[in-house]
Amino acid sequence: MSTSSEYTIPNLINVDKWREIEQSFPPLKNDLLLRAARGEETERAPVWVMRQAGRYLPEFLEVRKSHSFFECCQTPSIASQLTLQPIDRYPRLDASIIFCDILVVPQALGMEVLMEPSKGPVLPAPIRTPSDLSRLNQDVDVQKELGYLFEAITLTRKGLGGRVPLIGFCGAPWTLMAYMCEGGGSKTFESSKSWLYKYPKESKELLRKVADVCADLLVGQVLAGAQMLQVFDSWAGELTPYQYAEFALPPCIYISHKVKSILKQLGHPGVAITLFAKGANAPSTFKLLSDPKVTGYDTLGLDWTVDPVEVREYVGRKVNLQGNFDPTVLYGGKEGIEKEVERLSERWKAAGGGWIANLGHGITPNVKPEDMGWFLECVHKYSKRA
Ligand SMILES: Cc1c2[nH]c(c1CCC(=O)O)Cc1[nH]c(c(CCC(=O)O)c1C)Cc1[nH]c(c(CCC(=O)O)c1C)Cc1[nH]c(c(CCC(=O)O)c1C)C2
Repeated sequence: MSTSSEYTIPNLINVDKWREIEQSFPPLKNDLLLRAARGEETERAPVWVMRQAGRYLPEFLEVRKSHSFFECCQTPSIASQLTLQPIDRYPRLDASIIFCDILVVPQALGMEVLMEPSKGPVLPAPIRTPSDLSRLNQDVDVQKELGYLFEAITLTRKGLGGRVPLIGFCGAPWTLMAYMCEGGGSKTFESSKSWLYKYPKESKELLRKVADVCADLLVGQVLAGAQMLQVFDSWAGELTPYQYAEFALPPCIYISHKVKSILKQLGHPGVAITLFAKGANAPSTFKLLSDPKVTGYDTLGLDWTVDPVEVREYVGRKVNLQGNFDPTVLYGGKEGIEKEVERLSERWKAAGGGWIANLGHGITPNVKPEDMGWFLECVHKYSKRA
């Protein structure tokens, strides 16, 4: 395992200033999330929802009418406004997540990324063979390329007024590599997966290169005020368990260790990190993810296809879990939502250990805002521990 001396501290304007920045923030009033992420069986589960700022909210769509997606990400006042929208609307949310996107990392590496209304992300010049790697920026200065995100975080901490903690995030290297090689979303992952078979060595080099930018980006987010972190490996489930262990997990472990080690070097107390490896549900994979000391991940996000009691058996008690309501439960109507929240909360309580309630994937655009509110209310009610 790497030691702190191997990591270069990124060039960030807040490296020496983080204590001052931190002291300027109002005190945190709701620390349920942070306690659950430390392994506490909290009085009820903290709840937040992936993509809680987004297309199901009319106030989000209103802002999007006059600003492009990346303009929203890159303008700190807008990113902060969008992050606060769900917090203002739903007092029952226990966390906020900064408004941005995982694809800002390929942008920082020099790739063009467009967000097309009906298609999602499009990267017009994907990396098809190792010779294309020379097109990527060699030394990425995250402060220069992504400083807007750090600014948005500091602004948002002030806007939150201590109501709930703020989560920072990045995409995992494999998921980012998939977008970079495919040029957008994919059903078959033809290009990115063929890299793993044809060019295993170059794939690992690319994954490490992406991981370095991700780690620097996460350090910058923490120094700017993020109180917890999440790494999104949305396409982990496309890999065989072997490929997950060989290609996807090592750069994720590199990220968490690099982040924790740099923060320690800077005298920062550190933050908990969650890994959401969607679909990486083989029992052997859960075993690999079971010890935070080894992986650097304190919490694992689960998708909705697994049962928390079973996962707890595979991972043991050292790691906290987050999840894992089926996102389509939000189309289930009031009664359907309540029944499912009651049922799954019982499974979670039976599983034991730290539980952060969430959906097993992002909230979808057609959800009615009032159904999201009802879902949160039900989690508050049924996740209470006796
Ligand atoms: C609101 C939003 C986001 N990204 C996209 C949108 C909708 C686009 C729009 O308004 O036009 C496009 C946007 N961005 C992406 C996609 C493709 C994947 C998809 O369709 O969900 C789209 C349409 C890529 C992306 N982006 C993200 C992931 C990982 C999580 C996941 O698996 O959904 C991925 C894969 C992360 C992400 N993306 C976003 C956040 C911050 C806000 C929050 O969570 O409340 C986060 C954490 C924000």
